[in-house]
Amino acid sequence: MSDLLTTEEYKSIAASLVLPQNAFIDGGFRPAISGKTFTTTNPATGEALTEVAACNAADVDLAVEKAREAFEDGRWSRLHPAERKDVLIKLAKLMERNARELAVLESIDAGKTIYDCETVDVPETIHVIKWHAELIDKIYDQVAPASDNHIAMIVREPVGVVGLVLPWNFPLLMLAWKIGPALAAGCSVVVKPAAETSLTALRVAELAAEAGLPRGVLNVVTGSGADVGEPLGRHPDVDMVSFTGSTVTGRRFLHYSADSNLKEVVLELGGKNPCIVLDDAEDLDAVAAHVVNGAFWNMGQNCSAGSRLIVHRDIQDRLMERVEAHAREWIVGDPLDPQVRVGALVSPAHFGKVSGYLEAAQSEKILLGGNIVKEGFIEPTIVQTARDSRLAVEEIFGPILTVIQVGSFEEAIAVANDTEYGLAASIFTANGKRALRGARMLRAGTVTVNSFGEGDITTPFGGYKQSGFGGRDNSIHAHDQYTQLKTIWLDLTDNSDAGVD
Ligand SMILES: NC(=O)C1=CN([C@@H]2O[C@H](COP(=O)(O)OP(=O)(O)OC[C@H]3O[C@@H](n4cnc5c(N)ncnc54)[C@H](O)[C@@H]3O)[C@@H](O)[C@H]2O)C=CC1
Ligand code: BAL
Repeated sequence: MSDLLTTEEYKSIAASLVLPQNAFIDGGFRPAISGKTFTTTNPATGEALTEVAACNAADVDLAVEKAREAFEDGRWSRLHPAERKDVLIKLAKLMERNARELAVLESIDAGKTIYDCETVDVPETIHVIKWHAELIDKIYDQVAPASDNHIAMIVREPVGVVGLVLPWNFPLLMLAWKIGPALAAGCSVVVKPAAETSLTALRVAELAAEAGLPRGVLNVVTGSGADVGEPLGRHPDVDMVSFTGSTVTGRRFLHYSADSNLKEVVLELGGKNPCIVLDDAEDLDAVAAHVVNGAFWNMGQNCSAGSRLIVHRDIQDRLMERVEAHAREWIVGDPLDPQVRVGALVSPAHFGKVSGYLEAAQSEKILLGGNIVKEGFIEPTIVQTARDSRLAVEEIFGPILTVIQVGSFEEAIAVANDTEYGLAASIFTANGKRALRGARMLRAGTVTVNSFGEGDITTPFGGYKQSGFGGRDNSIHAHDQYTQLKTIWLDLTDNSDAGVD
């Protein structure tokens, strides 16, 4: 990605974009069968961006039918993996060529800062597609131990037609986390973007067709959760659903599966992730930078946000001084201003939800912020609370960090694990044994030591407890979601009456 532009230059790109409107089914754009549309708006300005196809079960049926045709005739599923790789690499290159356009589209559709879109979301999305493409012709099947008279092969096959239901907080990146391994494995997919943020998925589908992805393999059906997500979850001809979003909606997909065809379900859900700072933590300035990034990156709209700071009382004052100083540097404002680190919350509804928590914070000890900047924008806020306050227990998904004071390592771990979630956790300490012991004791899918992060494409991402179910995104393990194991036994004996082992 080249250097960042000025706000005016980004605005001029935004004004020149041709915005996608229709669903993408069987290799081309088409309106919803009902002809209905919904308005998608720029969360930063409240202005309408465009009308988008308001699809329903009829469109889902069509997309699934076309995905099934593509899967069964093998136009993608039975290609040599190296051929699938070539197409996906071409898609990544087309995305690189259109990276700036994608970054601006993502920013105006989601309220995300252009700084993040240019430096993280778009480059990381491209990297993820490339990584899975490069991987797919390097995965070997297995041969099991067997007698000389037998060969027992364990082969991976694509799972079939897959529904991918996406959230609005990282529209491009979550698309890549799911289509990267699914398409590489040979599946056909029906993507359901969040209604708030449909535009970049549609643009990527168009680029995929340009890259040579056969028609029917990647379909994008736009619309609401009730009209599109539920029919997809209940569809009898969908083999598997991979979902990222709230725990409440994730739970519904298990019901949909149980009520329909027992499709496999993989869920990446919410988090209330602890960030523990022990009394021996070193370089408090660096710790503070991690804490602030963990809490306020993407306006806190991140399932792995470090939203609960659990700090030892002996270090709290020294740490908080630095945390507050770093947080003050996070400028709130126009997402298309490259200096801005805190953009708009994704929608008026979500702004309303987070504002409710801000109101609740007024009766707690506010250490920083606590104010609405203007409709859609909330300043980074830090609140000291009891461990069982609503602010410390519920997933806020906004720029509000709760601070809980503890007096020992053991108490810190107990508070950290005292949640229904288990997605991510961080621990800061100079004591290597305590770091490792803590990492093992924390019930979370990802633990970072002396840093905040969620790993990268090489490591699995997913949750313990009510943060996840059924599999992991990222890394080679993501392919487990989109493939199934088949056992093939070959009997090599001359006399055909010999049985298998
Ligand atoms: N884990 C994560 O990454 C995310 C967590 N959230 C959490 O969820 C809260 C609510 O946000 P929402 O946008 O309502 O999340 P959500 O979980 O309802 O939405 C995620 C996806 O599910 C779809 N969906 C919604 N209702 C559905 C239904 N009944 N059946 C099938 N699909 C359905 C949505 O259209 C969207 O594509 C947020 O405040 C946040 O706490 C939201 C987005 C991402
Ligand atoms: N942090 C990436 C996954 C998510 O927030 O949905």
